[in-house]
Amino acid sequence: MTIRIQNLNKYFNHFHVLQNINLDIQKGELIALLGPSGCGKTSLLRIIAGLEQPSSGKIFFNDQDISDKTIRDRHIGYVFQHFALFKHMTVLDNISFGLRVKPKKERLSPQAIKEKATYLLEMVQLDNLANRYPDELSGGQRQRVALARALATDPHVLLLDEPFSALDTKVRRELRQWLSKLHHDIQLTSIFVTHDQEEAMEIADRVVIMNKGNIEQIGSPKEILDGPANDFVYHFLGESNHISIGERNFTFRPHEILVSIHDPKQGYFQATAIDIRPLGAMTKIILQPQETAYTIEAHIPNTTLNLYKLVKGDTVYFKPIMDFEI
Ligand SMILES: Nc1ncnc2c1ncn2[C@@H]1O[C@H](COP(=O)(O)OP(=O)(O)OP(=O)(O)O)[C@@H](O)[C@H]1O
Repeated sequence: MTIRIQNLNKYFNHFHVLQNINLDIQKGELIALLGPSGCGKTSLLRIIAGLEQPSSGKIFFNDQDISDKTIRDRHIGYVFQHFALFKHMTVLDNISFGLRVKPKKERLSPQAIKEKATYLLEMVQLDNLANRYPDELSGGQRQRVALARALATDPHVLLLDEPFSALDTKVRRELRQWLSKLHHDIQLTSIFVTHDQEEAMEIADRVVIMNKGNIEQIGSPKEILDGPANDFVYHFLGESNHISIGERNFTFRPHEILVSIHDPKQGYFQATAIDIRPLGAMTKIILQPQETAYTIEAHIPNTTLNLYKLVKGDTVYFKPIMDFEI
């Protein structure tokens, strides 16, 4: 299913929440809508689902204008942050629910429903938990059941609104990898809302960066990271240092820096290491350059520097290796 969003606007009273949104999504693509809180991601997703009406503009599924269709006629699978499973039903019954409540003429036989639900359970790797109740599952397992339930009715489009944001970091990371693989296998056109750039970059084929109801940039994770379209995108995508030394202005990410404890070479500036913190495979060093009032943050791979020798107050020499001019 391809999706086209054309000149879409949404007002809540006088508040212009979505401002002339245009977006083309290819068949089988996984798109992440990424942006700060309140930028309109969920509103856009709800309009695509048919849960909310746009103030103007059109939505096409496979070139067919579905703007006036109900959520039911759009064949959407929807997973929310807190997806409510039915507490009194087993995992298997939760997954098969959408199949069991179909109108009689569309409904599969009880045996076929059970087989399909079992197949979906295997797909989300929970076949050993078929007879558990939602209260007996971890948060991550519950979201996988929610996804299987959303897929049960063969949706044409899968919409996921921050599905992993209530889970802890480790589980989120596992589920991201799992979702990526699942998406690769089933190739269902999917839209994933998140405010977490790492999540978006890790799972999406293309990322749509939103800000205050506008699309700032659309591109693959690499295109966006290598070529942020503007100041907003650059700063949204992560921490950055800004310093002026003499006539020169530098803007660079914490990892875009070389740090040396030895004598300066050409292009290096002198600084004092005022804080040193381990960050796993990297070490974070806060530097106070000699020539500026502002500190800078450097993330240095542990393998590239004789860091064990470095202590607070030491003199070091640094050189930005990428400077980004806006
Ligand atoms: N039903 C509503 N009535 C009035 N204003 C609304 C309504 N729904 C959303 N808004 C406003 O529209 C803006 C966009 O909200 P939306 O939920 O789409 O943002 P978001 O990017 O998904 O944010 P978050 O990441 O915090 O969920 C916000 O300022 C919000 O307060």
